[in-house]
Amino acid sequence: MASLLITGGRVLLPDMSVTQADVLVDQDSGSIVEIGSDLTAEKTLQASNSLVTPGFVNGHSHVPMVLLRGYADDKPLDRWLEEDIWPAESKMTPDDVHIGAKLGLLEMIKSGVTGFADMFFHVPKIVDAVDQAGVRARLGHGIVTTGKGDENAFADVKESLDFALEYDGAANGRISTAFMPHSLVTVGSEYLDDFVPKARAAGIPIHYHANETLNEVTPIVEDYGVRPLDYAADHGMLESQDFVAHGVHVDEHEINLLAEAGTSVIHCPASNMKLASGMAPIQRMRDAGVEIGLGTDGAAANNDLSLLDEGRDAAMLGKLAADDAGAVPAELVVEMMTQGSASALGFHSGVIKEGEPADLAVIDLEKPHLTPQHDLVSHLAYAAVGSDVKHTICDGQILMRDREVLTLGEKSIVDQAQQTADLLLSRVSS
Ligand SMILES: N[C@@H](CCSC[C@H]1O[C@@H](n2cnc3c(=O)[nH]cnc32)[C@H](O)[C@@H]1O)C(=O)O
Ligand SMILES: [Zn+2]
Repeated sequence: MASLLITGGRVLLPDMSVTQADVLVDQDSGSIVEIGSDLTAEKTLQASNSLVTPGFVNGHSHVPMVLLRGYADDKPLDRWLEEDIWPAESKMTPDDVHIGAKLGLLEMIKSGVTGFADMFFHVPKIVDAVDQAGVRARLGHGIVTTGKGDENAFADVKESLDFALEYDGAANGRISTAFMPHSLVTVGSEYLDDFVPKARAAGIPIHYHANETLNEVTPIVEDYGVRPLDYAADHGMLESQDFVAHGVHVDEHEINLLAEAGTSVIHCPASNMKLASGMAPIQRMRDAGVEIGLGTDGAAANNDLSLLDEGRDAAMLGKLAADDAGAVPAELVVEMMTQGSASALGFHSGVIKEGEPADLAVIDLEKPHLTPQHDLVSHLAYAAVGSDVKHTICDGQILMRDREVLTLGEKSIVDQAQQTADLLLSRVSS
């Protein structure tokens, strides 16, 4: 057995307690073998003065959008997409998506993210980047049919199903897939009726934006006389393996629907604040038994891909939304960024436990802003930032050691990404 010992640190356990222990990893199977003391292994990774946590899981993103970071800010969702983002994305080539994905993966690995879900296009290029980077991912091709002729629309929907069927299990099983209609208002119901049963029959989960803004809720209520999540359920899109992004404007009835169906919600607080989409009722959904994960959404609406940052935003916004300082407490924040997102995406990671995948982040606690150390769960929720992550491990492999990413060349990717983004924007403006 090729073995790795993460030694000298404090370890965050599934019940949110912290204990001084070493973590023994089997690098062949990629799983945690033992949490304890007096353990030995072929290789060691130093974690003294550090906290070993489950790797963070970014439950909803459009990673190649890092190329548009800072390109269009300060607009609401519909105008932002239609006036700026979609025209720019229409000029993105497969090679642009490839370099954008690598840049986003670098950023995520450097902030302790070991798994993510992504909705984009030219997705085989994202598969390639994930394969090289070494993280875990649930990927899909995002479908938009509105504004397209039937032939193009049909091809877009088919591409999403074909991708999901072909790439599930890629990268030695680190990649899984989903069927991804963009939202309930940007994909025609006839396409859902045609393809959702096919995805279902193949056991493929479904992921889409739901109830993100009021502009997405009102047309469904007006046209069909039901709430959006009733409409989703009527089209077979509300099952336990499915996960929706946002869930901002959900009423009590929809919260109960989510809880009964076991469909998870990925909360994206930074995007919801930046696009002024609204405040998701996270504590109320949680109290009703809805599984909640955390996501960054695309970097152009955030503007970073760090889950530690997102966790703090979730706590702050959750309290404001509930008008209760006790809402969305630190433990819930940490649970959402680890177990919550992992379980929404169908990953077994998210907890440090014998037999579970060794997807881990090691956080350097020797920092002025992490001193004193009364409560490390509080620090994870409120004080730690992405650059505090010292080592990142996924599937038993070290992806970053002492802040050096081992699987991707940082300098050349950053240089290429800058050039690629400059060329992309020159094509957009010409
Ligand atoms: N195949 C589709 C592309 C859909 S990918 C998913 C899309 O979600 C978009 N997106 C990013 N952030 C958000 C958000 O917050 N809400 C809704 N859509 C978003 C993103 O720009 C990307 O175009 C087409 O032909 O247009
Ligand atoms: Zn999104």
